[in-house]
Amino acid sequence: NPNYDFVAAKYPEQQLNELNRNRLELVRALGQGAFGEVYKGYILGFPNMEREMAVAVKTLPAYSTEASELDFLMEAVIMSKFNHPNIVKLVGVCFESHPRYIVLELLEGGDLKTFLREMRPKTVMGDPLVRVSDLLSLADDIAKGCQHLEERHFIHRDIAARNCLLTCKGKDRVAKIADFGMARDIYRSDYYRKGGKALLPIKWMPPEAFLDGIFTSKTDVWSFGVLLWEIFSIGYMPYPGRTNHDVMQYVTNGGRLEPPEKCPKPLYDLMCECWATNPDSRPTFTEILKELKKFSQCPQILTAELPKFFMVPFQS
Ligand SMILES: CN1CCN(c2ccc(C(=O)Nc3n[nH]c4c3C=[N+](C(=O)[C@H](O)c3ccccc3)C4)cc2)CC1
Repeated sequence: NPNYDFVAAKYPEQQLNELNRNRLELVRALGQGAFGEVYKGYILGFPNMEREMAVAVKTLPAYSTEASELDFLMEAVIMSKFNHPNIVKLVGVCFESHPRYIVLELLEGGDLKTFLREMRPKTVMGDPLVRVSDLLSLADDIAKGCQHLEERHFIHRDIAARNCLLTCKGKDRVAKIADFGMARDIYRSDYYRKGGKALLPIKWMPPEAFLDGIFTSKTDVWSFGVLLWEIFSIGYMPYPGRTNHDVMQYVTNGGRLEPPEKCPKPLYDLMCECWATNPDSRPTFTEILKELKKFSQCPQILTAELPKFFMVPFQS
């Protein structure tokens, strides 16, 4: 395929691991990806030598445009650059025939935003399903992934709970950065082709980004602050009830997100540091990790009570 050869030639060091599609078995859909479907699948091992490996397979519909083909390819190239426990790994690709596949590490817990909303304490009685220590652990995981991107001078541009996945829902869950679609679009420098401002994650962006198009690792720090707010609000939409346009005006005039209900003050103070108007005043991810580590050793924070959400009795 000329495009593939063209791009592969341009990125020789990124030679993608082409998998034998006959050893790939798609089992069921996991969710609707931005391109096609995302499936759970297995890479079949050699006959009775090794167990098959569970994977997630992103598919590119065969009828895709040239541009979508290149977008899909670029996403694989970007993900192939990273090898970190808090960034979803690329296993390989099937690009030499249709439908094209990107084969990724399988995370069975689903996305972080859905998890948070599902974990809201359902009743007043009984233990809450998540504790402050659980929330701090999720924040720590994503901060580690972001620190790796920062070290690699890679700007993600869309750090948000919706773009993170969990290995499982249980106590040993690990959160990982799993979607690089925004960085890919800018790399291909035609997110305007995709509908420009309308598609920008305004509520996760700092003023210098949505006003002047300036993006640095301090952009990701601001977004991480909003992700922290998503985690400690247990899955609220930021700036509830406000439109993107309102938020641009509000934030430009110095407005910021309110503290989530019962959020420990030191956590809200850290969020506010991430939202400093001057990008250089925002902490690095190394500094953020140091703060989070301190919080995880502070009994007063760990024992802080989380909001109790009341469930309206089901109207049968
Ligand atoms: C009761 N619940 C219902 C939901 N359920 C799920 C729902 C979705 C998934 C899922 O998509 N897992 C994925 N593993 N690896 C990748 C995935 C997606 N990827 C992608 O690249 C996707 O584009 C992506 C990226 C970021 C966020 C979402 C989707 C790579 C797993 C379990 C658990 C049980």
